[in-house]
Amino acid sequence: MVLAKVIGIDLGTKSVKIYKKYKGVVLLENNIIAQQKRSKNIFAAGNKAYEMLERTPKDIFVSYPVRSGVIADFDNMVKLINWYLNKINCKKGLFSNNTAYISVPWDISEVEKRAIYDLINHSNASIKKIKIIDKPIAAALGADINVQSPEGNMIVDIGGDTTEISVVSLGGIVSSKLINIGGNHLDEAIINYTKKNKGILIGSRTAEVVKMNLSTAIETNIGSIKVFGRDLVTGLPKEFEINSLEVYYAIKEYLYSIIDTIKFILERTPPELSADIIEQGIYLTGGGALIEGLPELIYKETDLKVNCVEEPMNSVIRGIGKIVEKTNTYESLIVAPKAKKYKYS
Ligand SMILES: Nc1ncnc2c1ncn2[C@@H]1O[C@H](COP(=O)(O)OP(=O)(O)OP(=O)(O)O)[C@@H](O)[C@H]1O
Repeated sequence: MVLAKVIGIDLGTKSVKIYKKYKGVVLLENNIIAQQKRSKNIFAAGNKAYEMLERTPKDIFVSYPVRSGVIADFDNMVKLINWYLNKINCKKGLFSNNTAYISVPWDISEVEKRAIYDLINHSNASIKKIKIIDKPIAAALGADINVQSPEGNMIVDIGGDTTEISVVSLGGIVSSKLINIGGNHLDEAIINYTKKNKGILIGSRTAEVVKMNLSTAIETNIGSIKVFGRDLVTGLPKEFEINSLEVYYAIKEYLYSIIDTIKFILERTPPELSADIIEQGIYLTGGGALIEGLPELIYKETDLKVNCVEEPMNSVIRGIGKIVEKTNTYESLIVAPKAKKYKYS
C-alpha cells in the first residue's frame, strides 16, 4: 500500500515553496518559466529559468505565471506545478490519497481563489484533497502568533508583487487589503531612477541586487555598490556606483504608500482589536521586511512598534508547515469552499 502524503504550497509571485509533512521545506524555487516561443515547451524552470531572465535569445521567452498574488497565466502555471511536484516526487501514481494545503491572498475574488483548485486538478499529481488557507493566517502562524486566540494582530506581508495588510483574530481575518506594491515595483523604481538620473539602463536582476544590498527607509547614505548597465547615450556597457541614499529616493514613495494602507486598515479596525495591536505591535513579514530601517519608519509614522520576524520570506511556508504537521489542531483555519464542482474537502 502506498501511504498518503500531506504537502503545503506557498505559491508566491516571485517564488514557490513546498513543505512536506515530517520533512520540512523540500522545494524553494523562483516561480518562473523559460519556454520556446513556438513550441511552448519548457526550456527551463524555477531557479534555472531565473538565471536566464533578460539573457535569452529571441526564441526563448521567460515569464512569471503568478502576478499580483493570483494565477495570471494558467497554462504555464500548470506546466510549472507539474515540474515542481515531479521534482519532489509527487507525481501521479506514486501517492494514492494526497492532501495539499495551499495559501492564497484573502483580498482576491472567488474566481481567482478557485483557480487554485483548477490548477491542482489539471496537474499530474494525484492530490485528492485541496485545502485552502488564507495567506495572512499562514504568515501570522509563521510569525509565531497564536492566531486562534481572541487577540487582534496586524500582519504586513511585503512580497514580490503585492503587500497584504491584515488584522487577524480568532483564527480568521477581521480586515485585509492587498495592494499592488511589492519587491518588483521597487526594482522598477530603481531602474527608472538610474535611467533618469544617471542616463544608464540596468536590467531587473541588477535592480534586484541593488535593492537587496541597499534598500533603506532611512534618508542617509549607509553604503554603495558598483554595478553594470548600458549608457543610454553611447550605448556601451558602463560600470557605475549607486548608494543607499539614491535607492531611498527611488523607493520612498512606495514605502509611504504601504504606511498609508497600514493607517487605512487601522482606522477601520474595531477599537478592542486596535488596543491589542497597539500593545503587541505590527508583524512585518515577506521579503520586503528586510528593507533596512522600515520598522523605524513605520514606528515614526504610526506610533506602532514593529516586530521583525525571523527569516520573513519564509513566514508563510513556516505557517503552512505548522498546519501540515498538526492538521487536527489547525483544522478550523481551513477556508470553507464556495462551489460544489471542485474537489473540496
Ligand atoms: N534584503 C532584501 N531587501 C529588500 N527586498 C528583498 C530582500 N530580500 C528579498 N527581497 C525581495 O522580497 C521579494 C520576495 O518576497 P516573498 O518571497 O515574500 O514574495 P512572494 O511570496 O514570492 O510574493 P507575493 O507575496 O507577492 O506572492 C522579492 O521582490 C525580493 O527581491
